[in-house]
Amino acid sequence: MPWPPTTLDFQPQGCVLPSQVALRVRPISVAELEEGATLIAHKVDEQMVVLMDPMEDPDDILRAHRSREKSYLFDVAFDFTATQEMVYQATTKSLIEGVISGYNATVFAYGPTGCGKTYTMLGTDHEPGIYVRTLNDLFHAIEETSNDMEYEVSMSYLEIYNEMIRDLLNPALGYLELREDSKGVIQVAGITEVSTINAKEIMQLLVKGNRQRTQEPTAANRTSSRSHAVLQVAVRQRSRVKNVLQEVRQGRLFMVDLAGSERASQTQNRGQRMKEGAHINRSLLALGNCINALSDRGSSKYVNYRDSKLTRLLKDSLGGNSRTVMIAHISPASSAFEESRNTLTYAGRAKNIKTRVKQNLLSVSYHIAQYTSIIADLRSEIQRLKCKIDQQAGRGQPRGRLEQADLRHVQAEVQVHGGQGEPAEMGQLREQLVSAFQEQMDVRRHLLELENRAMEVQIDTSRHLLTIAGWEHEQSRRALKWREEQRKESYSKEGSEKDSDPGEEQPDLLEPPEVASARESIAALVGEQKKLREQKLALEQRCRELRARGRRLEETLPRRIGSEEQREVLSLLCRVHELEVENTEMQSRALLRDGALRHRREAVRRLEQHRSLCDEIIQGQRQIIDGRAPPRGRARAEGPRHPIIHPSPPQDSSLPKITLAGATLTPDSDPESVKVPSCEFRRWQDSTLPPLGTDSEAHRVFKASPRAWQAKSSSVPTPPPIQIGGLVTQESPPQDSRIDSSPESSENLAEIPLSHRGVCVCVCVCVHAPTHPCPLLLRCSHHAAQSPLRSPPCQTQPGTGCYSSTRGPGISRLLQHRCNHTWPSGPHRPTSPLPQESSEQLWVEAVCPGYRRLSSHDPGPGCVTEESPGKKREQSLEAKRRKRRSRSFEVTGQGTQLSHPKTHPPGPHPAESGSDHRVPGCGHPAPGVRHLGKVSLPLAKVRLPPSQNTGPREPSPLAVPLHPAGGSRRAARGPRLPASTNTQGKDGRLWHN
Ligand SMILES: Nc1ncnc2c1ncn2[C@@H]1O[C@H](COP(=O)(O)OP(=O)(O)OP(=O)(O)O)[C@@H](O)[C@H]1O
Repeated sequence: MPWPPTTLDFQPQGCVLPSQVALRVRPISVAELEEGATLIAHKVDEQMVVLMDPMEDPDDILRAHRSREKSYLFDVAFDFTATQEMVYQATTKSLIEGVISGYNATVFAYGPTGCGKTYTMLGTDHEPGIYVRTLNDLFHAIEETSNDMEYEVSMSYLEIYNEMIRDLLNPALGYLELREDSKGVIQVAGITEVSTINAKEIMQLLVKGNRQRTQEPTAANRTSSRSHAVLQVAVRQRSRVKNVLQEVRQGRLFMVDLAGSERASQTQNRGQRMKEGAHINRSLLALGNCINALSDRGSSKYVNYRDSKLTRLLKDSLGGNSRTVMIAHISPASSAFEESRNTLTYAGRAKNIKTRVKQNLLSVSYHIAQYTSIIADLRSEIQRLKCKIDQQAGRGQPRGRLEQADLRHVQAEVQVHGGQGEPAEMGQLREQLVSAFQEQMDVRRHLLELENRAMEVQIDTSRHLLTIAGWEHEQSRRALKWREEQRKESYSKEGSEKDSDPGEEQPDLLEPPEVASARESIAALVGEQKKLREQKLALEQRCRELRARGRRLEETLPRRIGSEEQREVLSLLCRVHELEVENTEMQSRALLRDGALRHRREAVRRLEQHRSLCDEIIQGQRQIIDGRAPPRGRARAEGPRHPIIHPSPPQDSSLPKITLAGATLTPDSDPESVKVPSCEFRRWQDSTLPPLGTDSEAHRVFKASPRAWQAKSSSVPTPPPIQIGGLVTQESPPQDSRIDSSPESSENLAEIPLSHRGVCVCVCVCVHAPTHPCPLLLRCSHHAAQSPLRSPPCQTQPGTGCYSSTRGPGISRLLQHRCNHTWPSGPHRPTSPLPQESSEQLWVEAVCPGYRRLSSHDPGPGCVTEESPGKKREQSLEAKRRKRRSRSFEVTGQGTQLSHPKTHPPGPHPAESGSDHRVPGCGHPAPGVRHLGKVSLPLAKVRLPPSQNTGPREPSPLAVPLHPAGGSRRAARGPRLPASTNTQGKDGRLWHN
């Protein structure tokens, strides 16, 4: 390894360097020449010196081949021609950079008395020595880098005289002691340390201190130094850019002017001088021993530094953490041959000394609470730089150069900032964290867009469904109108045609282009929704993976980052990103809520449309009632035991309220059965629109129309699933229909297409004529095969009203009481509660209490198998008409044929003959079934056509659907209901109310 190394790479373990040993041979003095001394020391080249033995006798033949001339090799050798500058440049100058960077260094002058040690180290005013030159260059170097770094320089100057330490800058302090701190560094306790960076001041201090140094003239040197002088310069360096972690580099430079070894015989010292010489020689002997021990390669000799204060003070310089330069001095005179030889021998050994040099780094970490002070320091630094720039600008420097310099400075600051604040591990971890979070944010943003798009798709789908529903509504309305016209026509021709002609078929209506377009759009939207759903699933999975990755990275923080502050910074970074993610999620939820609200507003708008339609229907039905039904006073006069349809709707609703006329029940009422329906009625009364039910309720009875489905779906916060194609059905409000109590009416009601989904709430009011048979036979299309329903016999009093809804058995029982039904005794009497009953049965029971599931083996006691003979002909004609009409109507329900409730002609009721008051024949039609979602519409009382009236009695108020369902789109195109499907019409059964 070349010496001196110009640069020292940072190595935590330090690097092993050999000591540098230089030899300076001073000029021969006048005194030596006067003594007749000859030159025996010669510099051969830059490194080699030859020392000749002045005692060699050329006439001694025996010793002719034993020359005492000896050559010595050093790192660098100087002779009398060498200047102070040359010595300094070759030995000490290279140490300055290391000291500033935090390395220790020692330069000491060694040699016999009067050989020029003090001259080399201190020099003269005209030829300053190493002290001044080193300090000059040191301060110059500090100034050069002061823009980036800030320094603290302190200096102390002491002497070891007679094994005592004395402060040369403040001799009044007396003798000082050596101390070793906790890090093993030798310190002089209480020594004066002067902080200055002014070289001139330093020089003055040194001169002043040197005057305090013990110097006495001896025979060998008129200005002999009787002590070892030690100049210590400490340099602390730190970056001007403050950071959480601040590194401080501290280097120490020892410059030692040793006292010269001397021989008492030569110096002729006596007394104090001899005593001084003894101390000097003892300390130098200790130094020599240390050098011997340190230079003995491969041995593990104990190095005794404690023999003298000099070796203790130079402990690090000799064998520790210091770059060491020894400048050996000799006299060229033959008179000093022995001293020169010994010096060269020791100096040669010193070359073998190796020291392990390492940088002195002090890490100063700042707590986050100190950030404000750091920021203040940075601001002051910025201010300082600005002032400097202004000063330079004032000197007339070109602006471009200033900007370039400033830019470089800023870049340097950034590099320093980045290098000090973020070690490689932290930077890598931070990049990984930021990358994971960034990707997570991107995925979440994409998810948000997907959800928004899905919402738009659902809203568009609902809009198209509304278009289709509107068309089907119109279609149904026209179908009803057409049927009404057909019926009127058939009445007018009834007498003449008798056996009738085949029924005409309703002409098909052409679907408008906007409806076809809506269907196509819905199909496309369904496809898009499916695609969006798949993309969303993939993104959610990716998001989960990224979140797990972020968590794993966060968990590795304690292992990978040692500094608590850095961990804290990274944790804060994680927290910031988590908050960003939460913010994104909140935005996503807000958008979804907005979408749901928009969708709900759309549903409300549909409901409003629906309600206005209901109002129209109600008005139409009222017109019918006013024209055909018995006077309202009659119904009211029936007493408090029947539900009453208010003739005029309440102010807050266009729907007429149905109330229970009186709270008292008949003595045979089942209180338990009354309990629930009372609540139901109350709830119904309290709301402008009946409350929406659940899906289970919806499927309990019938599957509803699309409007009912829409009404229901609007009650849930999330948009409804897309329903397409034939799934959308539409009821038709019979605005202009005239449904009466004739069997045709009942057929019309039965022919109301029932969609397969949704909620069906039915309200029917059956106002029976006294002792008028009221067979209410209804079959649900969806359950026709397994649940034909019939009404068990019950006794109906005049004016009895039947009110039905989908509210379960309780309400049916209430209605049972309202109808004042008398249950037959025996096995057919229903038990309460009825947990095993199906929803259909419950519904029918609600429609007409006493209904129960029809069994072929159990026709029920109320079943009338024989019709009144007097009405047979009329019944036959009516059956034909029904058959004809049934072919013209269509059913809904995805191809499922609807079993129509069959009504029977009002023949002579057994009750009329008084044989069985519990078997009242009922000629009025079955209750209408309306699919209005949760909107329950009352059925108006309508007047029976004359042909259906039973004699002179009052026309029976019938249960008439105010909102008969129209055919669905599929129903409009679907199979027609054959007349043979009216199986119940063929069996001729009559169920007694
Ligand atoms: N290289 C040199 N060139 C010119 N003069 C020199 C040189 N070296 C020494 N001298 C002169 O030699 C004399 C003795 O030198 P100096 O005092 O430095 O010796 P020293 O080794 O310090 O002695 P001591 O050990 O007794 O203090 C001084 O007068 C000094 O000026």
